[in-house]
Amino acid sequence: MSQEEEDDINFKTGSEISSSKATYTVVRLLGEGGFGAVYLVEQAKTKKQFAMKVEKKMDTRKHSKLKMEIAILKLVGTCKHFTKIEDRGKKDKEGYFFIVMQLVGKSLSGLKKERPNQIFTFGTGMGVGSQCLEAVEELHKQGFIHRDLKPQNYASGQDDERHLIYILDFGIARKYLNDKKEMKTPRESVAFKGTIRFAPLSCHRYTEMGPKDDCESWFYLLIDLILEGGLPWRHCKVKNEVLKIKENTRKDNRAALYKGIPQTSELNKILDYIDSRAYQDRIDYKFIYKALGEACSNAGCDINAPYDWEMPKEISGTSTETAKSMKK
Ligand SMILES: Nc1ncnc2c1ncn2[C@@H]1O[C@H](COP(=O)(O)OP(=O)(O)OP(=O)(O)O)[C@@H](O)[C@H]1O
Repeated sequence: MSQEEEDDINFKTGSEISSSKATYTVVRLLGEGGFGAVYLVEQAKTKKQFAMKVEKKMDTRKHSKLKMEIAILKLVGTCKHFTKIEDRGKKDKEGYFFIVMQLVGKSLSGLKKERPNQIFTFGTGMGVGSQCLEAVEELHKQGFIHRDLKPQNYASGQDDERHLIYILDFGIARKYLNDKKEMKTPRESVAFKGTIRFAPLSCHRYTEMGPKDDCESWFYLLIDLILEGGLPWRHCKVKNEVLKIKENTRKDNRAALYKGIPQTSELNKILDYIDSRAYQDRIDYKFIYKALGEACSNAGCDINAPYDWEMPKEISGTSTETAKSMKK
């Protein structure tokens, strides 16, 4: 076992962690990432629950994921698709630091797994996809790209916020605008970052990524929400093979992307638009929202209808037809 693994942060239920402002009790682990973990915690005084993201301090690491997370959450301020920071702290002696943030509900990937055939209805897919893009648009406005958009990195809100989608995890986000708000000069070669399944073509080709590449990953995510069986390259783990399949869907095999999806012409329009953009190009987000709305109305769905997980089980578990009849 390496020293790093031995030093893993591992809080047991009931552990107490204090900042200068408050004390938090660990309820349970929510998830573990490469550099730390996320815990469900309860503020001792108020009994309010939060998510605490903890990162080990490591001298060998150039970039702290948590610092990037804090920088971005501060920048976006009160934008509705981003979690609010409640508190933060560091423990020099124990070698970790943490942020306490607003608790959100299940991730899109978790919500999807609970569905029949593990996909959302078309209307929910388009509505959720639209909110996912709003979050990305806001991030781009602040001069950052996300570089790891996938259903695991979005979640619904809790309780009366179940219709609201939050974007999570800015660990590998990157500034693409300089201080004068101009596009940075693209680097000649770039390391692969992110998740193979949702990576844009530029990432596979080791070239610089810009806003349009986030949009490409977002498009794969959109399709993944509604395509029975998932994306055509889902079983392939080899980067170059996945690149070939993705390239093929731009040529002869476009149909593989849409198998069984009721309305494809607007989706096609969106993909063509994203593919027509280059690294430095601005994105016309309105064009994409409009196409999502049209896809929905052409399929007889209401983009603003309650999402699958907001419906009583007996309704949400049935076919697209039922979801259509819920229109209005
Ligand atoms: N604010 C939050 N409220 C509830 N759950 C959260 C919150 N933030 C993150 N999580 C959950 O914790 C888990 C890990 O989160 P996240 O992806 O942000 O961490 P990470 O350490 O950066 O992971 P990775 O390195 O795998 O990308 C996920 O399951 C996510 O849904």
